[in-house]
Amino acid sequence: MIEVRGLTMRYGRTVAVDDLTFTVKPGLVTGFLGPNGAGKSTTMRAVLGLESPDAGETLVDGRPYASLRRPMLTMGALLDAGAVHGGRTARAHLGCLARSNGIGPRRVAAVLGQAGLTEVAGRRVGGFSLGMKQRLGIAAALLGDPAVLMFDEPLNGLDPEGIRWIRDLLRSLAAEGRTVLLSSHLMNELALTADHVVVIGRGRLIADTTTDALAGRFRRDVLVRATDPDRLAHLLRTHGATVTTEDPGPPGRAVPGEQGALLVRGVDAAGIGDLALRAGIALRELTPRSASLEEAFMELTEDSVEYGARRPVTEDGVEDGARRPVTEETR
Ligand SMILES: Nc1ncnc2c1ncn2[C@@H]1O[C@H](COP(=O)(O)OP(=O)(O)OP(=O)(O)O)[C@@H](O)[C@H]1O
Repeated sequence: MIEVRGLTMRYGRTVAVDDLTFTVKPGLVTGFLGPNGAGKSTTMRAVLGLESPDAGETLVDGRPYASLRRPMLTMGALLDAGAVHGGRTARAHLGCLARSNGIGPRRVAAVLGQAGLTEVAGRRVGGFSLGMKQRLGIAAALLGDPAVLMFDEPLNGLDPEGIRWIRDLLRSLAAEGRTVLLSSHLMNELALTADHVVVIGRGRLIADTTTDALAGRFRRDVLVRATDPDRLAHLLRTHGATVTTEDPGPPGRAVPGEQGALLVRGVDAAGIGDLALRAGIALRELTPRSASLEEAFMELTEDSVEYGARRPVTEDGVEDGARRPVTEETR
């Protein structure tokens, strides 16, 4: 488990992390999301004890990381895959890390295999591609067989095969009951991997909820095809719905006999079905439509993009129109 409690981190006048609280639970892959400059890396560095908080604390399995005697056995982390000694071979790099934490050479061979690096283990790291360096960084994180894993942007710059490999690995690590946190600034990258998401913007918590709930919260409308769309539209409007008609597309492409679909807001799919049944109107399609996760993320963070349009910050430091974070309780 990783706990971040009331964490505040400042660099001069910049508040990089602002009273941030969340818990990363075991058995799940948790995505840590936010636009560029949101404070993700700063939070992760604080968890690793690389920076001291101005306020609050971070705990790994109930203890500050810096107080762990053999930290790699409790938590493995990858912050910057490029930060390795290019002159060393992959095996020597991992061997060095292992010795410093009292881990034997057999484990080095095991993680090289797990990361698909056995064949290149004797090559110098300086000649590795970004994907190979990411694999090496992940192998290093796995060395101590830790129950907690944390990766900063592990999918960055990887090809589709590399992304699939990391996804499968993270999911299997979570399925073994480990705590897995990975950051990204791209929602779509996480949509297929993360069970849970913690979203931050300008150092503040915006959402802490399941990936499915986040998408559900941004459900847009219900698409309805019916035998008598005009009558159904009228009926729905009298029950408070907003109904528009889907653009049927260019005339030549229209399906013969097919009527334009209705896009309904304000009455859910079950309500539409009940109303249609009572009116004797047959439904051909009834599809609740969500925003894509990327759209949901953009909408959530639109006020907090560091280099985008900013809302004014009031004297007491509270953003005008600040939103309440989305949590499982506030859904
Ligand atoms: N060492 C530093 N000195 C000064 N400011 C910093 C430092 N590190 C981070 N910041 C600032 O703190 C804020 C948060 O940065 P951070 O790197 O944690 O964001 P991030 O969410 O990881 O962004 P990205 O997705 O771009 O990596 C930014 O405004 C950044 O400019």
